[in-house]
Amino acid sequence: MSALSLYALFTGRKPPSVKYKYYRKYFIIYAASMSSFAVHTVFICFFYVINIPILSVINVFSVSVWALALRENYYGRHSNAIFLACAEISIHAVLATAYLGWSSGFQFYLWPAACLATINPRLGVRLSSAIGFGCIVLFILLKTVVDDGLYNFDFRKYADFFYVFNGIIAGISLIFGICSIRVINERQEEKLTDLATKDELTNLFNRRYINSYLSEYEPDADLENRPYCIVLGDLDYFKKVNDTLGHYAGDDVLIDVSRYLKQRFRSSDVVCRWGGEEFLFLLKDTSLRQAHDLVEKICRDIPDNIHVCSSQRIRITMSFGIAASTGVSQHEQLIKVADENLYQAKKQGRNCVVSSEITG
Ligand SMILES: Nc1nc2c(ncn2[C@@H]2O[C@H](COP(=O)(O)OP(=O)(O)OP(=O)(O)O)[C@@H](O)[C@H]2O)c(=O)[nH]1
Repeated sequence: MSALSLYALFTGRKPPSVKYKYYRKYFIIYAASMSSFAVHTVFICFFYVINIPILSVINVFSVSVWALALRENYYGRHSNAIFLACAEISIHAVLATAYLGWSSGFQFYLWPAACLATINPRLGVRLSSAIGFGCIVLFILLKTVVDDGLYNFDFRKYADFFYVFNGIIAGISLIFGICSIRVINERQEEKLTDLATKDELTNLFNRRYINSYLSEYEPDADLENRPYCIVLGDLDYFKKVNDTLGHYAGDDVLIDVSRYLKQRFRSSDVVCRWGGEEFLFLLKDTSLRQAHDLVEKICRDIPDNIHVCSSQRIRITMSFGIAASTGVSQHEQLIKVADENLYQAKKQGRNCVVSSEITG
């Protein structure tokens, strides 16, 4: 292990062997292992000083296991590290309680150990829950079999402190562990939702999202008699941008246009990439007149706000088609009308807005 790796191992900096997406997991295991490593090192000295050398030896074992867990975590083998942590916590809890008695409070660590065993993805659900239950059985056995402990003469005066200290630390570890799992799960869920509902290039909502959104929004809006408009916008002669400047420059234009369009609508409106160089907007609580005026202004402003980095003069413009609901229309029908209006706008020479209302 190089000096740099050792530095990373003892400072918690992300080692090259750990992927960015696992850094949070790495750091949580790192922090837990490092603090346990430190606590058990103190225990080695403490039990040596109060003349219980057997417990010093047990803590040497604990320190070694935590060092191993740190190493496994460092090399990205997080499940191995969790497995080692779980084994150390339960073995230490059993030995220390058996030796010092229930009043030492070391048995409380069996609860976080049970949780760790249950969440370890390396173990199957059956095995991990069996280990979890095993920890609970051990907890009960320790109370019934070795309540007083095999040796607690010199330790008795520290027992109260250790009972409270171990109870608090075991409780904190449990809550910290569960919170960490919750945060990791929530992040993963957010990521999955993003993957399913957002367009990768522009980060706007995708077609799947807007379709399901509209099927929920439409009946409510119709029921409450709230007007709304659907707008389809399409970049003009976009093929020329790709052909002249290349596909990557075309992508950059799509990103710039998306960003610009998003900031021009209200946060309550829904902006989505309908496909290719086409965008769909849902303008809530908006009449056809209001939508037309707003979109016409955006249409006028686009060429001055979207710039293509090139020596060749390429002007970016868009055409728009708008359809307004009147309370009885289906959104598929509205989209169809907006599309027909967009087609008309293209036919009229592009860089313009065409709108129409649907009735009954
Ligand atoms: N760079 C890039 N280009 C895309 C993407 N999606 C679609 N396109 C391009 O958009 C262009 C669309 O071309 P056309 O359908 O002929 O439309 P147009 O050139 O904009 O002409 P009009 O719509 O009639 O004004 C094609 O060249 C596609 O390759 C994308 O994600 N990135």
